[in-house]
Amino acid sequence: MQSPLIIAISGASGSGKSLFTKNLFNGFSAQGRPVQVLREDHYYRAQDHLPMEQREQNNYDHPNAFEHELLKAHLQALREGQPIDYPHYCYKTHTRLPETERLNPAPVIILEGIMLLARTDLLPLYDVKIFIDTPLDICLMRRMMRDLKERGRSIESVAKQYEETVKPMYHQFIEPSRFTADVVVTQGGKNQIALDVIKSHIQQALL
Ligand SMILES: Nc1ncnc2c1ncn2[C@@H]1O[C@H](COP(=O)(O)OP(=O)(O)O)[C@@H](O)[C@H]1O
Ligand SMILES: Nc1ccn([C@@H]2O[C@H](COP(=O)(O)O)[C@@H](O)[C@H]2O)c(=O)n1
Repeated sequence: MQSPLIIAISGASGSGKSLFTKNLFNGFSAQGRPVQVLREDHYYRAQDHLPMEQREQNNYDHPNAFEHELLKAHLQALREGQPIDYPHYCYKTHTRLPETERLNPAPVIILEGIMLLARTDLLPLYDVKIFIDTPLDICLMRRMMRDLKERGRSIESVAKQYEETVKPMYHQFIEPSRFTADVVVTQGGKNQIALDVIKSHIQQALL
């Protein structure tokens, strides 16, 4: 099997990475092309050994919060045509779920996550690097709505976490990583022209 094309999509929390990934994925699935999506969030470290109060205080916006060694090993395995046991993560309990999911290699792998372009040792593994560049006030508004609805948070906890870690870590790690991107996408997950350009690049690369 030919080595898969690996596309990394990064940007701030709430910038539209997941929606952009979903729209890119749907475009390929509609054509019957097998695409595998991996989310960096699934590689947050397991914290079963810590009490809940401690988990709630942790900094989830620092690169060390992720088990990037495992992500790297998984990317290498997929490149070599081997399946992986993909971890699953729960934002409500701040730890991994007990079960993993067997994922098979595919010709296109889309990776999405906040620190993907900030870890310089991962950069050589990507064929295409994309940064979703959305103003931080819009990211915060979207994150607030999503975290209240889907991640079991309160307005106070989202605001506190944003001020203490999300925003400062964005400026320290994520914002500078924008300059490693091949493509910078404005207007979030619904930028149809950016989606079309990237899709056509991938189609060319797969010929
Ligand atoms: N261009 C856009 N216009 C309107 N809503 C958007 C746009 N991009 C993303 N969203 C919405 O904003 C929220 C956060 O987007 P998401 O893709 O989950 O962000 P991320 O994965 O970067 O944290 C989601 O509810 C998503 O549907
Ligand atoms: N237990 C956790 C783990 C992560 N987070 C936050 O998730 C954000 C990254 O995910 P996105 O889908 O928003 O890109 C990150 O900013 C962490 O703060 C969390 O709150 N709790």
